[in-house]
Amino acid sequence: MRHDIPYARSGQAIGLLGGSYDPAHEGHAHITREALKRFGLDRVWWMVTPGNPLKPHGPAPLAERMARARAVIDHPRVVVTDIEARLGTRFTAETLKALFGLYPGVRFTWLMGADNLADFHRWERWDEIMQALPVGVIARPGERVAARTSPAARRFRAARLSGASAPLLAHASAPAWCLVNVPMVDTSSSAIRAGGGWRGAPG
Ligand SMILES: Nc1ncnc2c1ncn2[C@@H]1O[C@H](COP(=O)(O)OP(=O)(O)OP(=O)(O)O)[C@@H](O)[C@H]1O
Ligand SMILES: O=C(O)c1ccc[n+]([C@@H]2O[C@H](COP(=O)([O-])O)[C@@H](O)[C@H]2O)c1
Repeated sequence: MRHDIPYARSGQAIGLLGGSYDPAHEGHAHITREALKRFGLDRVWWMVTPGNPLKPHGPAPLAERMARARAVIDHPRVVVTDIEARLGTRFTAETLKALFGLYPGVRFTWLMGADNLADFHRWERWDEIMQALPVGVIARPGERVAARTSPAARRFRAARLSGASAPLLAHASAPAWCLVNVPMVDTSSSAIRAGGGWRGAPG
């Protein structure tokens, strides 16, 4: 295995929390701890994107976002990685294809906050993503209804696991997704940027 990408052994259940992390904050740490507890995951990787393909303005430099992410989360089962920049991928569907090739036998689960499920149908090949791996969705303030009624939720209604079945998610066959209602933390990168506490990118 190349030493510049995280280690995972066959059979391990890894949650992928892709994000801009511009900057990382307590909300990311909170949903990560919840995801580890609820979805039967061995590890979570914070996959710090080179840039969200749907966001018109570039984020702060990757090295700064990585450093901040590492300062925010210090957990033995969480890895912060810039693997997408190393792979040269940006669209999640492409990243997953590369990861499946690099890590045969590893059980990946895609993780996201409820706001991302509400918009998921705008992602490139989103329906293929749903069919490629289990998806764990974590409640976010003000977003639960939009997530539950989103085009992705409706299209994959039959593949939804109840909250009580969340521990089975990581080993379920895709398509399978689960929205868990956890205590919520109302923090966002955009609020932090608006408060001026983070250098961020212009625009
Ligand atoms: N407080 C939170 N509660 C639930 N999910 C969250 C929270 N903060 C971030 N997430 C989720 O973490 C992932 C990465 O989020 P991201 O790095 O874009 O942070 P953000 O706070 O949503 O940023 P922005 O405010 O710029 O949109 C996304 O799936 C997002 O839904
Ligand atoms: O593949 C896509 O079309 C796509 C569109 C929007 C967002 N994503 C991914 O979703 C993750 C969350 O992005 P963000 O900016 O909301 O933190 C991050 O890994 C992005 O690369 C992916």
